[in-house]
Order: sequence, then structure tokens, then C-alpha cells
Amino acid sequence: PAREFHLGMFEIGRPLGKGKFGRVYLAKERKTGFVCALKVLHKNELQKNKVEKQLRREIEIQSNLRHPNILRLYGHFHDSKRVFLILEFAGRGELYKILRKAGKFPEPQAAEYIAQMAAALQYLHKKHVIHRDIKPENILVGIHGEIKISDFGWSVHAPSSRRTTMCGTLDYLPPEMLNGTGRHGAEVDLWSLGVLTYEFLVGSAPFEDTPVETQRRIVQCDLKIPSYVSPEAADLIRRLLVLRPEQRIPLEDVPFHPWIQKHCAKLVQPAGQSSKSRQY
Ligand SMILES: CC[C@@H](NC(=O)c1cc2[nH]nc(NC(=O)c3ccc(N4CCN(C)CC4)cc3)c2s1)c1ccccc1
Repeated sequence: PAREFHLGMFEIGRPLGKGKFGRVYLAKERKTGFVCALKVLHKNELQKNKVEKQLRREIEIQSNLRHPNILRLYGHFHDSKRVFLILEFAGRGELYKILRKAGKFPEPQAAEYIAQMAAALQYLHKKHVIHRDIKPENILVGIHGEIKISDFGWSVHAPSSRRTTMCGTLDYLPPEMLNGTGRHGAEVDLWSLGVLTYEFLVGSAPFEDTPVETQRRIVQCDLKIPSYVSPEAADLIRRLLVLRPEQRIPLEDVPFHPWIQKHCAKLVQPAGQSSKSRQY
């Protein structure tokens, strides 16, 4: 049963961070003491940028998701000037700040994060939801070090073709979203997972350059993987960064990839030669 919320129910704590159209604060529900993150968005900025529809979709999609690696949206409410989203509190903050501080992640750490991302994306795709904006800026870290995908502002139900103009980095865009039709399916998240894997291990995105050059490098898959990246990690990156969407490694195979198997012990082990012919 959707509960009714209003601002008076919460004791507002320190600012946690800011993003497009607003800020996010630590908050506590007075009655229960429940700690959450209250995201405050300004209606006039949402209107100016014509993103009300996207926000409605973000709320509708994220409210119905339940997964340990997806940030919960517990509810929302608004007043005359602002929209409030009641979000799960991720206790260790924004992954991209952690990545910038570390420069790049050790392979075991990166593999752990990619395994969690693959599990979250598999859950989303089973619900025919494509995230479409997987990048470090949209990933938070929970108190136990687990990652939480946030910001479903760009997510849609598959298949889809983008209608709203994009802004921000091109680094994570797959080739099919850059060519004419822009028609795309859930495989766009596989490409972004490949870009994310590369960025975790190298500290910069694989096609990072001037906007014109980045677009050329993406559509040509002009990829150079530094020699310090292990062969297993490079293999997974090359199986994700494939121009043809249908040729990208399926999400269900990622937990069984040698690089993930090598670093994520607690994952399920393949029982002999599994039914599907996985060629590793
Ligand atoms: C990513 C931007 C996005 N943010 C959210 O939605 C966000 C939702 C959400 N839930 N929990 C968060 N946690 C934090 O922001 C946080 C930040 C720093 C922390 N630490 C600092 C370092 N210290 C060593 C440990 C604790 C801990 C938690 C955030 S951000 C956004 C988008 C639009 C408007 C506002 C915010």
C-alpha cells in the first residue's frame, strides 16, 4: 500500500551531495527513526529542462525494483516548488569519487563490482527495463561496500529509441545509439558495462577524447587495452565492447567468465560443462 509522505515527517540532516536539478540530504523519519536520503528537486528547473516525464518514469520504475545492488526508492511527495524522493541511504557515497581518489581499482575489487553490476542488470533486463546510463557517476556504495545503481532518469522499457536529447559525456554511449536510427535494446547496458570495466581498471574511459574523436572511436570500436590489464580482464572487456549488439556476451555468462571466477569466490561455480556451450 503506497504510504502518504510529507516533509514534516522527516528530520533533515547534513547535505550528502548534489546533482542535476537539486540536492540530496541525510534524513530520518521522525516516527520510526528510519534513516534515508531525501532528494530535493526544484520544479522550475525540471520544467525548464523538460524532464518531468523522465522523472515520472524514474519514480515509476525505481519504486518497483527490489535488488541489493539497486538503490531503493521508498516514496515521493511534492510541495508547490519542489519534488522530494525518499531514497535508500548508501553509506559510503558516490563510486566515482572513490574511483577518482583511488585512480583505478585493483582487479579483485573491480571484478567484485562488475559481478554485482551484472547481477543488477540481469534483474533489470528480466523486467524489460534498460538503464541506458550506466557510468560511475550513477553508482553509489552501501555501508558494506556493495554497489547500488542509482539515477534511473534515463531508464526505459525495452526496446526503445531515444526521444530526449542527451547531455553529458559521450564516453558510455554504445555505437547503436550514435548511428542514425538510435533504435536499441537491452544490449546498450552490456556495452556500458564494458566501458565501466575498462574505467575501473585503467582509471579513464576507453574512448575518451574530444567529442568528435570519441564518436569516431566508439563507432570503429577503436579500443586499446593497456598491457598491465590481465588477459582475463581484457577478454571480458573485448566480449562486452562489441559493435554488433547481438554479439555481446550475455549477462548470464558474466558470472562464469574466468576473470570473475578468479576473483569472486563466493559466486555459484559452474557444475561441469553447463547445458549451454560456453566457450572459455
Ligand atoms: C549522484 C547524484 C545524485 N545522488 C543521489 O541520488 C544520492 C542518493 C543517495 N543515497 N545515499 C547517498 N549517500 C551519499 O550521498 C553519501 C555521500 C558521502 C558519504 N560519505 C563521504 C565520505 N566518507 C568517508 C564516508 C561517507 C556517504 C554517503 C546518496 S547520493 C543526485 C542527483 C540529483 C540531485 C541530487 C543528487
